Amino acid sequence: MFSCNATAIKDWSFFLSQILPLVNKSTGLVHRGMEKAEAVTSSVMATALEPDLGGMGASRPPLNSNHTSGMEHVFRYSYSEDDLLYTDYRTPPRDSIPLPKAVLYLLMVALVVVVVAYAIVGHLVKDLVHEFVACRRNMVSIFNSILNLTLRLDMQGILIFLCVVLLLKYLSDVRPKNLPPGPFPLPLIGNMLDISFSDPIGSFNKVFEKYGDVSTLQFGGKNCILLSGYKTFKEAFVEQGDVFSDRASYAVNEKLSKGLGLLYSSGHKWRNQRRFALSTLKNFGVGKKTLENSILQESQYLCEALQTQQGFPVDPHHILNNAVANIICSLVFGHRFEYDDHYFHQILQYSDDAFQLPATNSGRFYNWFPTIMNWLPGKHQTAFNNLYKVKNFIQEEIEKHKQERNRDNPRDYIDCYLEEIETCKDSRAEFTEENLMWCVVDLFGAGTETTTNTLKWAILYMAKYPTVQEKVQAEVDQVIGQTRLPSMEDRVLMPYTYAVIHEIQRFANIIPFAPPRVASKDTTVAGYHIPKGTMVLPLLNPILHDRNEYSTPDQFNPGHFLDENGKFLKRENFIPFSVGKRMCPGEQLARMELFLFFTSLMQKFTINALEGQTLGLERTVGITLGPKPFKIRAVPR
Ligand code: HEM
Repeated sequence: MFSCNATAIKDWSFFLSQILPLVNKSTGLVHRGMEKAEAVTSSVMATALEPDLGGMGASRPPLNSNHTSGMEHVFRYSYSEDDLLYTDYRTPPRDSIPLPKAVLYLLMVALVVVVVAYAIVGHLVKDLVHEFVACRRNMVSIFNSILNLTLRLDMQGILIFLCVVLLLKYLSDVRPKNLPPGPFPLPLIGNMLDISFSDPIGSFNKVFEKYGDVSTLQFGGKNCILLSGYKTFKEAFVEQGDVFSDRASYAVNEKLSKGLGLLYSSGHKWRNQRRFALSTLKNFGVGKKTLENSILQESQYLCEALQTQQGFPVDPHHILNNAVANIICSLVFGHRFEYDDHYFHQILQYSDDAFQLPATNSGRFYNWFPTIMNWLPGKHQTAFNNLYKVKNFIQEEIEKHKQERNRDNPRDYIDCYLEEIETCKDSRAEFTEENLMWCVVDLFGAGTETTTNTLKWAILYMAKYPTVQEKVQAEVDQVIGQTRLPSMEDRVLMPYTYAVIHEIQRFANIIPFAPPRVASKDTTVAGYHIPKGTMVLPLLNPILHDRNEYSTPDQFNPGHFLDENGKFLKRENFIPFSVGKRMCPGEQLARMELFLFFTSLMQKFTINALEGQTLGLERTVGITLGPKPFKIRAVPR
């Protein structure tokens, strides 16, 4: 009566779209004057098929909700004579019938086991046949043996055929058409084995080198697109800024921030919080002379603290961390902390533990098996506890602000935020005390570790590459001298120092990949299809080590940022702060801190390695990559 090939039947909706109009026609259901019995048939059929008729709802007349009495309900699906029942129905994309992956894998494994077992049994059967022949048993038993053998061989063939079909199905499912290339994912574990536990960044680099700017890895049954290359970054994060502005949600960041704050929030809430943070930081002097003065004051405290070491071996971590943290503290809390405040040092350490967790092995395991990991001890538990202490510390500051604030004269970010909680009418923007706490956690974490680690690398490189240090000092002496403080205006007169700061950031590459984003709709990047909901990992490392851009990408070479006349060379693809809507909101602040702290240190000290020691370039593992603990001598000049 109608033609219906195997492919069409496989596509259930397509099959229905073919068959239903014919069934309706043949039963006369398209006419108003239908018999009640036919209408009942129609109603029952339509109800039974409803789950598969999602696309048809739109073309269906609205249901009569008052259909509880008599036989009225049989007219639920009636329509005018001219209405063709399924005119608006469009065949959905022809995905094959989805089978739960776990079931599929289990079936595959079970079948492989059966086939292997069967091969062994097959040998036994063969031996049996030989035995039968050898023993010249009667014809009946020989006939039975042959029959058995044939049956079993048939079964074996069927099983092998099924295995091949399932394997082909797995292979076609595993990498949907036009998704970027990548290493082949194994059933259940995906590409877990492709990412080294000790050196995840090295592993991402290898994937990048093999597959290029856009590649796919699979974790936990989900595809994750690795994006790199300056052009690709711009295409995705700038030109399609709105599509890629949400953060991917995974177990660790859910636990760390519950989707609040600045770093891991998304959508309307994130947009409003970020806008507010940027404008408030600007009001309190970011990018202006007022903030420059407070950084210069802090750099004097920093130099005094180093001076007290009198050139003895010192690990610069605490001093630098305290100095940098004080800048963000004065913007957010309205005050700074002394360098010998051990409680504050502890809080900084706790904040760092929590901030780095997503990139550690404990964080990775937590993402894969959150329920189990919640019960197991480990670094993740320490980080969660430590975050709790940081939250308490911040909560105390918020309480103090609530008591002491003067509404007419907000002193800092917290005062302004408390004001916003009272005045903001947009409840979806979530200006709440809880969100305030998470925003401060993020400003504190993101604003401290990043700049501290960059300055630690700066100190280490100066000790390791003394000729570079000498040139910087010569320029500092020439432009600033020893009697006045540095200023941001000196930057244009100090191309070498400015180039060195850029090279420190490029070579140290403290954030090799930005926190993952998620595609908010189906899109295309570099010609590849990126389906809605896919996680995207922005790799900054290959961009800062691009061989086509930097002559010696794997060496510390300030020449990368100098032209042939020794003038500063601005490079468009130098993007340690990332690009697009989610790029670092602290870039201006960080650049100011780096220039003023670094030049102040170079003005007052010569940084030396300890005698007989070669400083290494090993890194810690985390969201930001700092140098492993090291000691230097800061000799006053
Ligand atoms: C050398 C110093 C710094 C570097 C290299 C750096 C780099 C970055 C990078 C690469 C991102 C991720 C961007 C993305 O997802 O595409 C980021 C985000 C962020 N940074 Fe920085 N950053 C630095 C300093 C700071 C400072 C001083 C602050 C303090 C205001 C800060 C606050 C933030 C925040 C709040 C985010 C999250 C933004 C969002 O998700 O919307 N950063 N930073």
